[in-house]
Amino acid sequence: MGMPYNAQLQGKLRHTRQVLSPFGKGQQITWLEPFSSPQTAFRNKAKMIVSGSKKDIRLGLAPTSKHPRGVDLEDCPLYPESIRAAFAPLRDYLTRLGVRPYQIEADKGEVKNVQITSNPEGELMIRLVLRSKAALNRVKNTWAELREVLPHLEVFSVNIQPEHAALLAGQEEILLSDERFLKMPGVGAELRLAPNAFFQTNTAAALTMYQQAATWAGTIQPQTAWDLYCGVGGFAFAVGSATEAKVTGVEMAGAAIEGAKASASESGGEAHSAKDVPENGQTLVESTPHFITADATKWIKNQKHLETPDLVVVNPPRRGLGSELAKWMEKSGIPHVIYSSCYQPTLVSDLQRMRSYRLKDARLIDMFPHTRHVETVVLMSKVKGK
Ligand SMILES: C[S@@+](CC[C@H](N)C(=O)[O-])C[C@H]1O[C@@H](n2cnc3c(N)ncnc32)[C@H](O)[C@@H]1O
Repeated sequence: MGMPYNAQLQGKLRHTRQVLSPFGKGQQITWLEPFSSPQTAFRNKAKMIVSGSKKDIRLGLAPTSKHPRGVDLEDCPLYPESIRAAFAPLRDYLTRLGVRPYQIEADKGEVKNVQITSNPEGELMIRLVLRSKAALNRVKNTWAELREVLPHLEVFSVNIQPEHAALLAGQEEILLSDERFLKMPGVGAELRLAPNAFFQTNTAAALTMYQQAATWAGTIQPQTAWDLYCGVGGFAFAVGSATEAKVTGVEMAGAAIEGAKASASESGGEAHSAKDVPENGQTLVESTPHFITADATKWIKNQKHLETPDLVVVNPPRRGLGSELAKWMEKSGIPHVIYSSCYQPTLVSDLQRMRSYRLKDARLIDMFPHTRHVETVVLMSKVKGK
């Protein structure tokens, strides 16, 4: 945390303005006030390697030659108190469980890592990543002990990650709690997060970018909008809250879409996907998004028969949209695009492929203080005649 926060932010802003200025196409880009993050306690998720020994568990950084037993992150100031307070009970629980921490070099041991997510109310979701199912029954029979010491523990799951690789989680997720989702705040709807779905790591930053998208959508007033790479639906609900648009969210991870659909039915029904009228007499809200599990690029290529949307929001992972999707967007005739990016090099290469768009408004969202990373949200419009 060496550099003063304001200097970090100004440095990120300078760099962002420099790399994005060519995309104003000779016109002024409106730079909105950057979102400056709280400097501590802003991370809603802790992903900790389990190391040490059966009787002396460490939760944090992987062992190194300097710290052969690993480094415990209980005191890390980036986590809120709700997460830090879960470390000691988790260590005690794992010690009672008597299961050996996984050792990468030897490929031995069972407990690989623990992930704790907290919402602003301090409710928790805990995911225990095990190498195999050898200790699963023991965990099934005992995990409720954790709830006695962590009464705000809402969601608990075990993930099986058998591979000898630096992967944080495997394909098999075994939910042990009755509650499937941790509630997270959103704009226009409360969001629902499953253990194996993505959520932005800084909740205040996420809310700001969803609100920004809602504000832009409110000025555009689209009839139809798509949210590609929608995760649990943060942008889709935000756009829905500010417009009468028919909104479609597309996301590859089924667990995220289940959460998005659960939020949609809570907030008024899956209006557009529900071919059958709800029997409960619920009013169909026109702008309630509907959600589809699909690869964004494949889905879009199958949309030839559908009308072109007035607005598309994209929020891809670090690798960006890639050539195929960016080129499709360039040819599509979509009048407005909101692009939220966590990695500027791929944002720039995607924008270079979308030459008929002019970047009008931009905002830096400091999602990752004390690192070089930043989230950038931009509003682009198709230049007439191109
Ligand atoms: C940066 S996250 C954004 C999620 C969401 N917009 C939010 O604000 O939480 C990127 C999302 O894209 C999803 N994803 C990755 N590759 C995809 C693809 N080819 N098609 C659709 N979704 C994809 C990931 O599962 C992840 O949920």
